[in-house]
Amino acid sequence: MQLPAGLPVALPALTSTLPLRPPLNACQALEVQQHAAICPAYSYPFLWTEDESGGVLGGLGLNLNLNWHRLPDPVLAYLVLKQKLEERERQAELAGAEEVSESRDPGHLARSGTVPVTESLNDSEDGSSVSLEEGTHSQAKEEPRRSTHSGSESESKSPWTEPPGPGSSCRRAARGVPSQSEHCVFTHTAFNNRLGLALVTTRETVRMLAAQPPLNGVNTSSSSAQPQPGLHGSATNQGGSSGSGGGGGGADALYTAKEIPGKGLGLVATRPIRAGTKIMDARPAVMVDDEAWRGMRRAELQVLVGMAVGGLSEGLKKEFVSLDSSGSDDTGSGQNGSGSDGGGKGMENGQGRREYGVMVTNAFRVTVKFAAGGHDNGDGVVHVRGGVGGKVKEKDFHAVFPEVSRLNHDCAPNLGYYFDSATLSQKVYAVRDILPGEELTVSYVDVIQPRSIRQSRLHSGWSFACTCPRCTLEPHLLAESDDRVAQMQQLRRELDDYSSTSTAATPERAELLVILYELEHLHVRIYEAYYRAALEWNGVGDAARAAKYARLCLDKGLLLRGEDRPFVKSMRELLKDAKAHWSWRFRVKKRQRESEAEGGSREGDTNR
Ligand SMILES: C[S@@+](CC[C@H](N)C(=O)[O-])C[C@H]1O[C@@H](n2cnc3c(N)ncnc32)[C@H](O)[C@@H]1O
Repeated sequence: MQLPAGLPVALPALTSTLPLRPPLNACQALEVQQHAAICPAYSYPFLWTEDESGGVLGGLGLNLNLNWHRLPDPVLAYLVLKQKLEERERQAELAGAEEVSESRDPGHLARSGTVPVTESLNDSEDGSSVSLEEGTHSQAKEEPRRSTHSGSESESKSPWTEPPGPGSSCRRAARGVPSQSEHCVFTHTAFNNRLGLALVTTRETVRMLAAQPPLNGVNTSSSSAQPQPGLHGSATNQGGSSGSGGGGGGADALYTAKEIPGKGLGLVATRPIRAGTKIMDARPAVMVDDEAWRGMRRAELQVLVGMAVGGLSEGLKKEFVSLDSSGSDDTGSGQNGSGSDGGGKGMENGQGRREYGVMVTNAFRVTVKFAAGGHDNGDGVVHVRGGVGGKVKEKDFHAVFPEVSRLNHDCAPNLGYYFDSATLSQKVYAVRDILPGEELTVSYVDVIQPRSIRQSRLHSGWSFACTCPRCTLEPHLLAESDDRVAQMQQLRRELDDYSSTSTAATPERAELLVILYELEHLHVRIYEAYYRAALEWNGVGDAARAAKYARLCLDKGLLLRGEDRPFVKSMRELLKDAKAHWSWRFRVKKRQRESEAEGGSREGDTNR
């Protein structure tokens, strides 16, 4: 069954009143359709996000007093839920209510090759967002302009351009998207020390983006440095770029690009790197609206991507087309060689096939959160939440960060990353100590999956067979590893069941989960286990142990997800006052209530 397009990558926050996760162990036995579940045992519907193999990453539930039994169709349920949420948003706004708070979410950051992938934590994407600063509103309403300006001074200073030729840089998304809106190519020439940023999106979205701090000035360079396209993660240069936080060229570079047997180019540590070191703070070169990505015919999208790349600075253009495009089934590489004559006009040369191939192989799915006081013309999948003094919105894009693009995959990677919407940058951190000579890696797929699933995702998304240490264990060790993964999945289901019928979740089970993450060397996700352990200990009223895990969760989680996450807020609140946290003794209270109820009903039986 098809759900409406744009189904929640992140829906508006729903769980302010419910620290609940989808009790899928209850729902699975009943009826689960894609992102919506019919769970007669519960009085509210659920929507959730999934990783690419169908693992549940996070869910949203809301007691809307819907008669769920009358909504046996997930599509209908989704629409009704959405409508209810919108109503609630409007009411909250009218009441001048504070932004709806959030207790959990699926932290996701997806590399969006053929198979978009999501990493998880029960912590929704829609945390508090970048708020628009005073004085930027007028710019928010300013139309992006063509490159030839002749008007006022402010016009001539605009960094926004559209390729010439009315309509030539626009196409309509046609398939499965709500609005079939027109998407165009826009270029911000000043972005990232004038290396540029090209966007394929709607006019409305670019108007809102233009008000974002990283894009709202003419000169958006983070330093006074001159443009340095050659340092932007170029394979031939030592790592780092003008936007880099830790690589940089020269003697103190953390890494260098090298040919890695069987993998093409990769990045290799040139000196010891401590866990927690920032490796990159990379800016995107091209961002394609998720609606265009999913809804536009491929040939049309190719043309727009080709044009988008054509609008970048010469250096960045060259760098972009030199990136790997092997994840695409048709890269045009035979025809285009290094692509568009080393960075030429994608349209004229292979209709952007090469550029599109690079996009498919290297793009990450990212969520831009932005605030805008302006109107919403219903253009695209914009998730709206009530906020103070305006609407907070977010939108998904597929973004290529050339510097990050040379990182190869490993199923137990030594780096983690997250997209920082406030700076439009991909932040990459070491999740464990790394020795000189070690390859720097990230994961392209959900690593909490058995080897066969990881392999099949990698194959369908990027056409390679993974030979990482976790994938090449001796058969008996591999079986152990797969067993651990199955146990992790089971434990997560148990621990994520906050319903009153849950009996399996205990702090000991949560600590077992921590151990399993450690045994699988999944440093990149271990904060998830710490989070659950903190909640479970608090859930039985052990504030000291809860605080220990909350600290560990913050220590790792901040590196891997950033500050702007509900789980971070939740752990901070727990540390501040465990007894005031929603989870305080929640397991004990529930069990007490249950046994009281049981006792009562037994008494009733006896009396009868
Ligand atoms: C984002 S690029 C990574 C950098 C790429 N190696 C390069 O030369 O630019 C993704 C591509 O790298 C290759 N790759 C990444 N990880 C790999 C791995 N673990 N084993 C083999 N190939 C890998 C695949 O060809 C994949 O499509």
